[in-house]
Amino acid sequence: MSRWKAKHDKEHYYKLAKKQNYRSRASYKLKQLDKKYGLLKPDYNVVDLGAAPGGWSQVVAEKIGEEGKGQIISVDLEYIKPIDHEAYTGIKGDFTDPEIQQMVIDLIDGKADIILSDASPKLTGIKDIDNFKSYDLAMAVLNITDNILKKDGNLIMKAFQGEAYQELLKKLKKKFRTVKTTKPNSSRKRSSEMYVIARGFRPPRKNKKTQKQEE
Ligand SMILES: C[S@@+](CC[C@H](N)C(=O)[O-])C[C@H]1O[C@@H](n2cnc3c(N)ncnc32)[C@H](O)[C@@H]1O
Repeated sequence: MSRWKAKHDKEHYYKLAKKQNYRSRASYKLKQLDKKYGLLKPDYNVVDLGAAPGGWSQVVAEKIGEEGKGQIISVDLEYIKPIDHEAYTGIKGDFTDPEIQQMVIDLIDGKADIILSDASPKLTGIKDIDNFKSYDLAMAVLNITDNILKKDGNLIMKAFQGEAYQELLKKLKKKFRTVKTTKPNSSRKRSSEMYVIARGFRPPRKNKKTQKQEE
């Protein structure tokens, strides 16, 4: 793709977002993924990790919470301007922090039907460090999934095609029935980001000792 076409696409989604009152171009990525894979349902409990400024959460809010069912809990290190929807709760914090994870668990009162993660680490421009940071963040998302996602639930996450990308997919395939990767049209062709659609979560088996402690 030419540099001109890439710039044109970026501007196109930027203008569209302004016109349609979305907070970020990223909204169109989730819209396109949802259209292709049918991810969001009105009664879902949704957890949106790395949610600021809130473009994905806006798209979720359009689809869930009808008749008081369904919730969206959005977490980011940055403040997220609240979304005007009774099903919405925003948390400013680090989702790798166990206290923040516990807040999410308490809020959804059970488990999530779907976890979304568009989280990206702060990039340095140094390839090795950035690869490491991205993988580390992806691993944090997988750990949270173990605690928060329902059996048979789904995870949609951004992943960067670095050295550890195949390793990440391998780990996901152990946890989910199906794992697909895709790149929505609104994602810049030159960027290494991909989106993983992992469906049918298989929760880790608890060992007998942990199970007894919980009883
Ligand atoms: C590309 S933006 C998300 C855009 C969002 N999906 C939207 O539609 O507006 C990535 C976000 O990940 C957040 N992030 C990265 N690491 C995080 C962490 N450990 N905890 C919470 N948020 C994190 C960043 O603060 C940043 O706002």
